[in-house]
Amino acid sequence: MIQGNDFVADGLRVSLGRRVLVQPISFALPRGCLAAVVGPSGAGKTTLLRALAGLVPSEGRVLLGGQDVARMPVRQRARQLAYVPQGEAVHWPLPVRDVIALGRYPHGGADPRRLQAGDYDAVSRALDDVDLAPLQHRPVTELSGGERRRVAIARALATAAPVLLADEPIASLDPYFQLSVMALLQRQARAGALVIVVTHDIGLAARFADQVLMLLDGRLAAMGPPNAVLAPPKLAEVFAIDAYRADHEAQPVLVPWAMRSA
Ligand SMILES: Nc1ncnc2c1ncn2[C@@H]1O[C@H](COP(=O)(O)OP(=O)(O)OP(=O)(O)O)[C@@H](O)[C@H]1O
Repeated sequence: MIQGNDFVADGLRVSLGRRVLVQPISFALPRGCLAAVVGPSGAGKTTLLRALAGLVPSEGRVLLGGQDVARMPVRQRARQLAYVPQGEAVHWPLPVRDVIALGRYPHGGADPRRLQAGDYDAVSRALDDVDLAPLQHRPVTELSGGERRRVAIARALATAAPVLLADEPIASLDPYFQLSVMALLQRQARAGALVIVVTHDIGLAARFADQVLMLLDGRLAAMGPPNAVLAPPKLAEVFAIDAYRADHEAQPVLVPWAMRSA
């Protein structure tokens, strides 16, 4: 049943010329949920996430709390939907803290050096959340790829939006920070946000996600709890792999194990 605070994709479709990148997709996700979008390369995950964020022209509707996101004023939309792009590069040597402060822009905090107390606190919290406080005055161009990834995540967190859309947020992170960021995103969800994460890591998706959306060739091949979606027949059909499945500390363990021959 669709609730008033749900995030709803209603017949969302993306095409470029005559090429359909995302077939009409419909789903509803509640706030308080961590959802993982998985699927092979080219399945349409980034395109779907960008369409949900209103960053690519699409047909159909995206509703948040019953409101059509496309009809929201831009600032309101930016306060409601925070977005972490894939492989984002910042080319200017801005201090880490100033880049994260850009997340407050939709709230009116235009100048990172003259933030209101609430904006300043949100930036400090986001810095702590991703363990970057010690690097806050370093130019972002002098950080490693994984550190920059955490800056991008912190910038989105600083917005404190009810919906957080993150495209491969853990892709360039070491194992410690992969776990740390997934746990952080799970905490954001438990605190009432809806978090939608695109990831190639089906193991961490199985462990942390409440819902999994599995894409194949631009369509929603499956959606549901990880145990149901990341099951052997679906993994074989969609990823052409066999996986090792077990439990550890009452949590699922899922490891891609062998390619299946065609
Ligand atoms: N600007 C574009 N012009 C033409 N085709 C595009 C464009 N952007 C994406 N595509 C195509 O759309 C399809 C979906 O791309 P998308 O980036 O959404 O896939 P993905 O599932 O996120 O892949 P990956 O896991 O490799 O990041 C791919 O076949 C891609 O080649």
